Amino acid sequence: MLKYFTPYKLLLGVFLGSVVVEVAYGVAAPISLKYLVDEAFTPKDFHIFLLILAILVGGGLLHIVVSVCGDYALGRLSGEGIRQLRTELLGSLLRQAAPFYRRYRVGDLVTRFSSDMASVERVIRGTSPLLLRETLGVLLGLFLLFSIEWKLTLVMLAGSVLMLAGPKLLQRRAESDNLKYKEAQERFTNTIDEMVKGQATIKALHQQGRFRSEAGQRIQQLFAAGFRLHMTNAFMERLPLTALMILNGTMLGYGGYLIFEDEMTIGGFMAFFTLFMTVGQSGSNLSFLIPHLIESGISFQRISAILQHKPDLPEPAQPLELPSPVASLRMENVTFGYTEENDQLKEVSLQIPAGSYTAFVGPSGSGKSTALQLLSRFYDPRQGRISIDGLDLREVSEASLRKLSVLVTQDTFLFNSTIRDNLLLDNSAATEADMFDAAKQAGIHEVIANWPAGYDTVIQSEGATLSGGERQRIALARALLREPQLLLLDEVTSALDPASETAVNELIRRLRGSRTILSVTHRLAAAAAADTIYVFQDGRIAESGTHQELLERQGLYSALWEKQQGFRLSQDGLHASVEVERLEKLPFFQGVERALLQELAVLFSTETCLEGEAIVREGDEGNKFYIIVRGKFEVVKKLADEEKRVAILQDGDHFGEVALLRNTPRNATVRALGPAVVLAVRQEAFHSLTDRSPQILASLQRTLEQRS
Ligand SMILES: Nc1ncnc2c1ncn2[C@@H]1O[C@H](COP(=O)(O)OP(=O)(O)OP(=O)(O)O)[C@@H](O)[C@H]1O
Repeated sequence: MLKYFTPYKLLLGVFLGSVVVEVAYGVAAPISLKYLVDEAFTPKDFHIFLLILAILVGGGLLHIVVSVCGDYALGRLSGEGIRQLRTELLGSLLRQAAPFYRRYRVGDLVTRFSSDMASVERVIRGTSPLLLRETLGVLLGLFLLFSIEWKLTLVMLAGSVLMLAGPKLLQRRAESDNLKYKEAQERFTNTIDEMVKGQATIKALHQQGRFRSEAGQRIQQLFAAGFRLHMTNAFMERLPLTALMILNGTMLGYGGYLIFEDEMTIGGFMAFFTLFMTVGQSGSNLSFLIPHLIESGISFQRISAILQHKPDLPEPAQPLELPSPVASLRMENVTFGYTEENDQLKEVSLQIPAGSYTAFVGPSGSGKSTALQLLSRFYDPRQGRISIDGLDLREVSEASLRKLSVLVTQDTFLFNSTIRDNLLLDNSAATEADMFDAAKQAGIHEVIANWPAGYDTVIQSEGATLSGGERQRIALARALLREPQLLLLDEVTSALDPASETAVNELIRRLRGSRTILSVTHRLAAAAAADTIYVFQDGRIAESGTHQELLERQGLYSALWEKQQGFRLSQDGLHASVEVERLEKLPFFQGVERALLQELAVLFSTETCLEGEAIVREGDEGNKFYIIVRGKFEVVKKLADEEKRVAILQDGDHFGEVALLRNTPRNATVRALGPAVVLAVRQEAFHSLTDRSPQILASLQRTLEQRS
């Protein structure tokens, strides 16, 4: 911390000066006794008495004035030091990038600002100045004690060491006795527990005698352990007091002897006695300060770890500015992993021309969002390079990159401020009309305008009171207001109802050409209109091309597309239905007559889920089969009391078909990761159909057997 104080040399000088004066007065005051007794009281010299009194009062007044100045200097010094430390910590946090925030949890970082900083503050404001004062007091006091009578000082010091060492030596024994007493208590409690629980058997088998003797033994053990503990504790308390008594006795005896031998005056003895007490008090204060210092040392280390953490994505020494407008964005052989062990992107190469609309699609976990994060330089590639117009993102200034592109993700964060502040942020160039326009384009203007405070509505709890769709559209409006050349969208429609999704897709259509749009989506209908679609699988690009080209390839894209077809959903997202052709594609309904499937299709009912809702719980008896119309679900299983995610299901996936055959407990929990719509059919409804056409049941049975 010293480096924070050195610029304030005057304040530091005043503070240190005040400490010296305070300590000197505190230690020197007892010495006045020697002169009062020897020079004033014994010879009854009133003038000397007045002189000493005047010196004492003058010194006292000086002490008061100097201490007030010292308090002021310390207040300013510590305040400045803490202010700088807080500012540096804040600056260090703002410089850090995504890998850093992945490493530390929110609580870890917040406690550095709260309890760690408070602990450091306590030490700077209180403990350290006290430490300085008391250490100086002990040193100066010892010096004076030696100068009054060195032999007596040596004797007293040796006694003090014994006084402090005694309890330390006994501490281990006290801990062991304590443990033994607790064990004896446990044994006694266990016996009583067994006796109470087994009272009927004890009576029936007439075992009272056995228990009486066993419990008697336990009580005896308790008595012995308790007595030993009591004696050790008493000894520990008694030892310092006894040592103190011996010390006082020694001081009195040896001091008296020195007085009789004329080696010490009465005043000198009184001064020695008082000073020794003062030094003792300072020494004891010091021992209380040590734990505080250790605690704050740890806090300071935790703060230093953040201060010294080099940013994972450092700003280049000579950052380059991006040209405007840019022509293209490239990923060349990019390999990247969040950890050293795994690669989430493997040798990905792609080019995105300015003004184009590109979509990243693919199964969940295939690396689409990761690619987007790298294109926004939230992470740097492990191998390969990402460039805009040939300029490597690692060499480009952050400000120029953020001006060029904006990333809108599913996890929209809104600040606890007004909607207006959230939309405009630091964009002072944007007018009220621009703000309304952006909100209209994002389809949120009407909603905001209908709130009583309109754009001045204050957002609470980071937007938790708003729906996911509202938050998402505010984030879109905020991005549009920044007029980025490159708009990166990560699953922005997944929290929206069908009507809002159509509006956002319409917005993308309108922005097309004027901006470069890159959208990650698992809903292929939204990607179909893109100029180029990149299909990710296992961190690689499996296919790319237009919607039509990809369908013709009959590869992964076409399979995903097929899976998502055949559903109808009302604009409010509350009513869904499935087409017979879609049911025919389910492996267990293949070959089943169309007429029967027609009847089955109407048996499905629509169910909606909120984020975090478990539609199926592990262990519960299942009697429904589900098909996901929209939304994402995680499948989790309990393994050794911990939930482990085993799969992600999304649009077009189905689950729970075993329930159509028989009532068996569900073998996993299926939980919505966002708002979702599913179609469900109950076992009873299904059976009304299979009673008439047992071949459906047989087909289902066969498929499930094959799968297992
Ligand atoms: N911050 C992270 N730390 C560690 N692993 C991560 C992180 N983010 C994603 N992953 C892992 O990286 C892999 C790719 O994830 P990514 O989110 O890029 O996939 P995705 O194709 O966008 O899938 P989804 O559609 O489910 O979001 C997944 O296995 C995921 O668990």
